[in-house]
Amino acid sequence: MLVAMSAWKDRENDPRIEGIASSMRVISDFPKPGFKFKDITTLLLNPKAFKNTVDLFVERYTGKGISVVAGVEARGFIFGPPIALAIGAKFVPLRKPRKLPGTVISEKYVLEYGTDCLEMHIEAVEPGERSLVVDDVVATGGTLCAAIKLLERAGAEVVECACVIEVPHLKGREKLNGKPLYVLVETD
Ligand SMILES: O=P(O)(O)OC[C@H]1O[C@H](OP(=O)(O)OP(=O)(O)O)[C@H](O)[C@@H]1O
Ligand SMILES: Nc1ncnc2[nH]cnc12
Repeated sequence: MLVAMSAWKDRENDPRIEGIASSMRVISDFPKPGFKFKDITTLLLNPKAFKNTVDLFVERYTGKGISVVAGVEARGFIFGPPIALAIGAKFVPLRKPRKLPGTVISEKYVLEYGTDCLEMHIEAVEPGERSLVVDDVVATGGTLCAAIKLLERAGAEVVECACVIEVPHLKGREKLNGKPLYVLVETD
């Protein structure tokens, strides 16, 4: 069954948020029974809503001295690169294991439906660079926590994490050790 998603809060009181929220959907019992999967692919079918999503992040991060946008595989690869290009930052892919050919550092993590691991090319960032982590959804926060650890191990400063959707009842925000998290839409 498909259920329309709605924005619970409109932090910025921006009319674009409602269009973004209503262009996404929730799919019950995917990928396993009992889960409510937040599907951003329908947002990508709506060029206006997709552009508004990228624009909201670009407006927030332009002029903040951010030189690294790190995107989490796979869906952080959709939102991260257009944000990086627009703010004049490099894009660093944080990939699942054994996908990157160079020297990597790795972080294992636990998520809603299992365990996984993220890897980053160690030479992709310079110590002291200001970075932003981008993904589509924050659920338990395990993925973002691993991403932050990778960047900090490489000496970068993580300024903020940015996601399109937060699932507040899973309390992912609490896993980030106080690191700021900016989201456009909250939904259970
Ligand atoms: O906050 P968490 O509980 O860590 O969950 C959030 C992560 O889960 C999803 O990715 P997934 O691991 O399903 O990988 P995929 O994008 O490759 O399908 C989502 O895109 C986030 O990266
Ligand atoms: N409920 C959910 N929907 C989409 N992506 C997710 N990643 C972790 N939990 C998720």
